[in-house]
Amino acid sequence: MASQLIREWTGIQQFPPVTQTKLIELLGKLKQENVSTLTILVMGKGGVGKSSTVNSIIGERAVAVSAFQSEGPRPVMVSRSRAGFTLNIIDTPGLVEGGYVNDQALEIIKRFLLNKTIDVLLYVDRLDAYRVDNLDRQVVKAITDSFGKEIWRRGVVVLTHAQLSPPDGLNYEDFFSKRSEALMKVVRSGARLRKQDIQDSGIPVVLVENSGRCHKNESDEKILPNGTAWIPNLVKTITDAVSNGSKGILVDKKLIEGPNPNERGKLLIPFILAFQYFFIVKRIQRAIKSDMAKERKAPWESREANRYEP
Ligand SMILES: Nc1nc2c(ncn2[C@@H]2O[C@H](COP(=O)(O)OP(=O)(O)OP(=O)(O)O)[C@@H](O)[C@H]2O)c(=O)[nH]1
Repeated sequence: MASQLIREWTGIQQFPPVTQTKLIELLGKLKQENVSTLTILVMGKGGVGKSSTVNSIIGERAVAVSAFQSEGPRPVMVSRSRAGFTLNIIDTPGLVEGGYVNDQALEIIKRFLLNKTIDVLLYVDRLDAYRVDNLDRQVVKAITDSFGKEIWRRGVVVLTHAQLSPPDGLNYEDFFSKRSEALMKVVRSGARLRKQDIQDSGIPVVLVENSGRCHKNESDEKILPNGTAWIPNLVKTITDAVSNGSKGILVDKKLIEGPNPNERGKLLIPFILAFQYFFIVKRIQRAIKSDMAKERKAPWESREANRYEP
């Protein structure tokens, strides 16, 4: 694999000063926790705004954005450094091809990630989509099968196209909570997450508006309809995920070539069955036999037996 070029993060200067200060503060906090590299993996279906979100975070057009689904199924890592801190963002091709999960794209992504540690997964979808279906579930399942369900402890759901007017006069907050609830249901079922698998607060869902027409506040920061400056909000959610006590996911050879990380336990099943047979079933059988041998026959049993004796 070609070595990655780490450039100075000059794009940060494109942000208004208020945003810059917030970002430097957030990354400074990570440095205090001895985190000096952050590797963010961006995944999702095609055309949902993955590349645009990468560019928005970096503050420059680092990866190509297209209104049509991109052809090249190759991931791209954008690396930027600033004051001893390195930010790596890995943009990946859409995971759906012709209505199915593109296993080949997933394989390429996994190999690209070899020996890298995923600190945070951004699972991107659009806010302005009105339903979730089995394909969404399959995409989540494919990610989980590739990296293990632990990846969702470092997961953030990102909803792009946040500057929308909800249909049918629906209130924006209601629309957002309905959409995120529906998506979270799919994530929980696709990733087979139990309550204890994720933090008490669940997987965070954040809104993003990549469009150049995004509204701004008086400090020139891009804001959501509720007034939140979304870039610092997204970066804060990412840094919180890093500090939540869970571990990043090291993509090693075992993870790539080994069995599905969620099904590793299944390898133990034959051993467990053998253990049960030799140490439990056999013992019980022996105990029953010796009980039967020791057992004195009741008098009526002997009489019955005698009666039928030839
Ligand atoms: N209005 C609006 N348009 C967006 C937003 N994010 C992305 N787009 C547009 O959506 C289209 C697809 O965006 P991309 O960033 O290329 O999406 P992608 O998920 O990387 O697409 P693939 O690389 O094909 O998987 C482009 O025309 C973007 O300009 C957003 O938040 N708001």
